[in-house]
This record gives sequence, C-alpha cells and structure tokens, in this order.
Amino acid sequence: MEGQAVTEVVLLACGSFNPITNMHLRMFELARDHLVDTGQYRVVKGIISPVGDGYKKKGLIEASHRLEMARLATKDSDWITVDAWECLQPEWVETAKVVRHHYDDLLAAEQNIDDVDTVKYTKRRRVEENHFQGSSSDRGRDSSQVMLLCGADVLESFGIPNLWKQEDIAEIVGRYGLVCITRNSNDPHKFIHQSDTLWKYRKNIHVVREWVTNEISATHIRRALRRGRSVRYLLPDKVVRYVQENDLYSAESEKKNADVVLAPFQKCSGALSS
Ligand SMILES: Nc1ncnc2c1ncn2[C@@H]1O[C@H](COP(=O)(O)OP(=O)(O)OP(=O)(O)O)[C@@H](O)[C@H]1O
Ligand SMILES: O=C(O)c1ccc[n+]([C@@H]2O[C@H](COP(=O)([O-])O)[C@@H](O)[C@H]2O)c1
Repeated sequence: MEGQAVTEVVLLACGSFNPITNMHLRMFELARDHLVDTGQYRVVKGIISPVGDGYKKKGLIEASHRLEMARLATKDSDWITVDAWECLQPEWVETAKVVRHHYDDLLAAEQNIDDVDTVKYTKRRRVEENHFQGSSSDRGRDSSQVMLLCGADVLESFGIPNLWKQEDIAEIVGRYGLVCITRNSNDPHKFIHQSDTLWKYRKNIHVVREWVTNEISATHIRRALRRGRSVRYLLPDKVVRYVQENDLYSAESEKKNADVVLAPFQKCSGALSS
C-alpha cells in the first residue's frame, strides 16, 4: 500500500432513529474499522441524519425528540455528529438528495480551504462526473467523499418495486458509495449479484460483516418501552433518561400516522415495522 493516496471519507447514516440505538452507533465503528483496514480510506467524520416528520412512518415521533436523542447519544463521540438539515425540511427528502446535500457541504468546505485554488475544485468536479458516467475507473482518490452507511435491510429495500428511483440508486452507489452492515438473515452479496445496477458499481459497495449477530432494532425498543420493560444497555444511558423524562413511546405514539394514506416509499417501511 506504500505510496497509495488515502481518501478521506465522511460516513452518512439516514434513517428514522426512532429512537437511536447502540446498534446505530456501532454501525459507524464497524464501517470505520472496515474502511481503514483496506488501506485506502481514512474516515474523518460520521453524520447521523434523522428523517423528517414528512416521512410519516407509523409510530414516528416528532423529529425534535429524535434529533435530541441522537445528539445525546453522540455527545461523547469525537467523530460522530448529528445533522438537522434533513429533518428540518418541510417535506420528506429522498436519500439521494440528502447525500448530495452533504457532499456539496463537503465540497464547499474544501473550497473555502483552498479558496484560491479554483483549478483543483473544477478539476475534481470533472473527475466525479466522468466517473459517474462510467468513463473513469478512478473517482479522484486524493479528494474526500461521502458514503451512505446503512444496514442490509436498506440495501435490500432498493429492490422493492416503486420504492426507490432507479436513478437515485445509481447516483448513491455510482457517484458516492455505500457501506452496508449485515443484518439478520439479509445477504447483501447475493442481493448485489442479483441487481444489474448494484453489480455495475459493486466496487463502490463495502459490505461489512457484523459477527456479533443481534436483533436490535428501534421497533423492538419501542415495543419494550410501551410495555414498561427496561431498555437499558440497548440505548445510551442519556437516551434512556430522555425517553423517561419526556414519556416517549406509548401505545398512543405507536398509532401516530397509522391512518395516513401512504406513498410508495412509506408502504414498505410501514409494513416492515408493524
Ligand atoms: N441491528 C442492526 N444491524 C445493522 N443495521 C442496522 C441495525 N439497526 C439499524 N440498522 C441500520 O440503521 C439505519 C437506520 O435505521 P432505522 O432508524 O430505520 O432503525 P431500525 O432499527 O431499522 O428502525 P425500525 O425498527 O423503526 O424500522 C438503517 O440503515 C438500518 O439498516
Ligand atoms: O430515497 C428514497 O427513495 C427512499 C425510499 C425509502 C426509504 N428511504 C430512506 O431510508 C431510510 C429508511 O428508514 P426506516 O426507518 O424506514 O428504515 C429513511 O432515511 C428514508 O428516508 C429513502
């Protein structure tokens, strides 16, 4: 690996985080270890982006609470942060747009650093665009990039008819890249093999094996909470305290959005969580 340029990576996780769990935080650690092991990447930042209330998933509590819990969960981390941009939008925002937003932020920050070096900025844009159109095998290794971080269930949801736009999937994996953590029985490799788009961009998809198989999900946690059961050690202590103080997650809150006529992107997630 000697002499090889190392790409700086920002990991972006999008989801409901209803509530944020220890597994959400662990995903970042697993992804960082994996990318660093390749010798090609240095992970400089992790971003948690809770979905907005416009997502209208059943049982989705207010973004302000989900945001605050994510902030409390990451308070002691020196690299994982929370970003409110997505959940402050008045309407639900497609994930490809969220990734684009954070990529543009990153470019703008870099541009501020090398303000005078406009040649570098323009050249980089060109490399990125050429790569996405399939005319280059190198996406500009000396520049930073944003990768979407998700569990295997999200990768598999790419295959649900009418859920994701095909061009969004191509943009996420082709232009940016994806780190996918295995989850339960999902087999990301098989799924990548079966999808022409994912296969085409397979070099941009990093599958990370979680050897400590677990069934931690926000759904299980909400269920335990509305039954008055302890969720300690499944959530950061600060989050457990916040849930208790604000009396979150009851039978009532689980009915939220239950009567909403769902758009295609909500049908799948609503069904999966019931
Ligand atoms: N145990 C887990 N293993 C791997 N990935 C996970 C796990 N739990 C959550 N994730 C991933 O974290 C991201 C955000 O997840 P999300 O907020 O939807 O949590 P969730 O536990 O799947 O929620 P819910 O149970 O409400 O559907 C998604 O990419 C999801 O795949
Ligand atoms: O961009 C899309 O088309 C799209 C379709 C379905 C789901 N998503 C995103 O995927 C995430 C799924 O979260 P969840 O809690 O429903 O598993 C959430 O961030 C959604 O905005 C995104």
